[in-house]
Amino acid sequence: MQNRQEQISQVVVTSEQMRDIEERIFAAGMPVAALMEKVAGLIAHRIHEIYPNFGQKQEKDAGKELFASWRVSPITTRVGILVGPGHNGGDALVVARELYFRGYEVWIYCAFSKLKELTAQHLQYAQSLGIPCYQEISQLQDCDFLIDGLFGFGLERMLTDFIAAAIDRLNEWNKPIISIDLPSGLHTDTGEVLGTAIRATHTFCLGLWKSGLLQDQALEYVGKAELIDFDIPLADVQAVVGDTSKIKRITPATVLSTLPLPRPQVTHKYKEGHLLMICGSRRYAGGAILTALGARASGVGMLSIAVPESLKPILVSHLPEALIVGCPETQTGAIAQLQLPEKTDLSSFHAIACGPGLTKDATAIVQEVIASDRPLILDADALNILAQMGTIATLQKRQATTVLTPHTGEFQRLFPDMPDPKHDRVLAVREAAAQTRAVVLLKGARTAIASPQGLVWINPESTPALARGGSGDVLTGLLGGLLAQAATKQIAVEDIVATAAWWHSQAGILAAQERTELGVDAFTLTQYLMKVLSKPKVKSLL
Ligand SMILES: NC(=O)C1=CN([C@@H]2O[C@H](COP(=O)(O)OP(=O)(O)OC[C@H]3O[C@@H](n4cnc5c(N)ncnc54)[C@H](O)[C@@H]3O)[C@@H](O)[C@H]2O)[C@@H](O)CC1
Ligand SMILES: [K+]
Repeated sequence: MQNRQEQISQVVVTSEQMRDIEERIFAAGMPVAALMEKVAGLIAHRIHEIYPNFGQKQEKDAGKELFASWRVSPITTRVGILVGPGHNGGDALVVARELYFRGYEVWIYCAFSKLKELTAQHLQYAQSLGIPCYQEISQLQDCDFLIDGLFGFGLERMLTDFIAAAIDRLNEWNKPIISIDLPSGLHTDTGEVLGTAIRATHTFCLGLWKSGLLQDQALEYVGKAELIDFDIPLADVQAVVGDTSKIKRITPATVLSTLPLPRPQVTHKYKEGHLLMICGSRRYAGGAILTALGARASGVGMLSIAVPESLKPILVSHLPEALIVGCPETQTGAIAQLQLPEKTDLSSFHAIACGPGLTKDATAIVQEVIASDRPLILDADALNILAQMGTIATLQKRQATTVLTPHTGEFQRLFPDMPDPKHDRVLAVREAAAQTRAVVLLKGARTAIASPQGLVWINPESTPALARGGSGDVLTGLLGGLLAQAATKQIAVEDIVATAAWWHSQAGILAAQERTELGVDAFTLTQYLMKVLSKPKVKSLL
């Protein structure tokens, strides 16, 4: 049983769900003003940790490094508070008051004439304390950092007029900005920029993760995101999102529980999964090697690799433990047909991973594996071939598990009539999975994985270091190995896909930490997969 914190950190909500949860809490008797006090108190505490007040002597040294890049002030820290008309603005005003009492110099920007009642009361009190309130954003230009309380999940239309101009202006100042709940201007569900948006340094997401913060298009606005947990009762979350949230954030604890560890004491290689990889061509031999090294890291019991005959020696030299199946070649050097060893057919394998480096000339073999009853991962050229075959009609005929791992371009070729993944990735991937009955993994900075039943996992951490040729091949191999090992276990396929996505990105992050973002070529990535599992924090969860 997961603890509360673990469960809460997995949940991802839409604005409508958050509104419903909030209403249940208020209906149960929690006063709105009390909740705002609690939440804003937690925010003020975190801000105090991140940007300490230099005016307080004892903290001078503690915060020096943080301030070094923008202002080393011997005097009181100046904080600008951006106040919107709703309760996001109310939160910001409570923070303003708290920081004021901790000795910060506080300046408020509020240019809205109509405020919600609670927000108006907090503004009145702040002004009564002598905190200056301006209607011109330029008055805040000398602040050391800003708190963005313009809009939270109540933003419902495009930003225009004075408020859009103010946001554009303050973004130019390049000051640290902490956004409360969401960077103002982002759509809570899709992360789309509604006209313009605050470019935050930090986002303190309140209570539960909002779906928009986990979308690729939001990332350059969100900065470092963290969850401020204010003790929303789990019962209220479950009542609104159901027992299993429809969108979930991948967390280490959940993925590590799906790994095939520990192994049973008595076992043998075929019991630990037999993966057939079909990949490579004379033109793209490397793709086969990288996929195989990804599979190797998964710990799969037995690995068979079907490649064009001419690639056999090079594969043997890289993977002495694997069974290399040399296949007849087309004139262009692609696999012409699958030629398995005697007494072996596709039913000998627990899973098949097919695609990297195949070229489009390997159509026949892709058709053959799609027609099989084996769990199947299709990637790269196999996806392009599938698109030509007609994605939805072809996959609807399959009875066994299929996993598709497209990037955005491949996704659009596979699903030309689906919602644009550039606009709303969650919607697109969910629709694709529903229509194909496949598990679909849409690659990106925030990889999204959908099951045919409508569950979407989002991988919340990654690194641009992985934007590099071959890193997708590694993922396909890793995923294939995990899927083969899970064949006899009762683990949902989408959970295994989520595990592979998380493991792969964590390897990229670890490699980038040690070697910079330029040092994570696909081969290096394969070498870091195992290192992820030996990190003390990860080990303790295994
Ligand atoms: N959900 C919860 O449990 C809690 C929510 N709190 C805060 O409350 C926020 C939500 O508050 P609200 O529902 O008041 O919503 P917001 O504060 O996000 O903003 C809504 C207000 O902005 C106006 N508005 C919306 N779009 C606009 C646009 N494009 N241009 C100009 N005005 C626009 C609306 O008319 C409304 O007055 C959260 O984000 C969070 O900061 C916290 O105070 C406490 C706990
Ligand atoms: K905000």
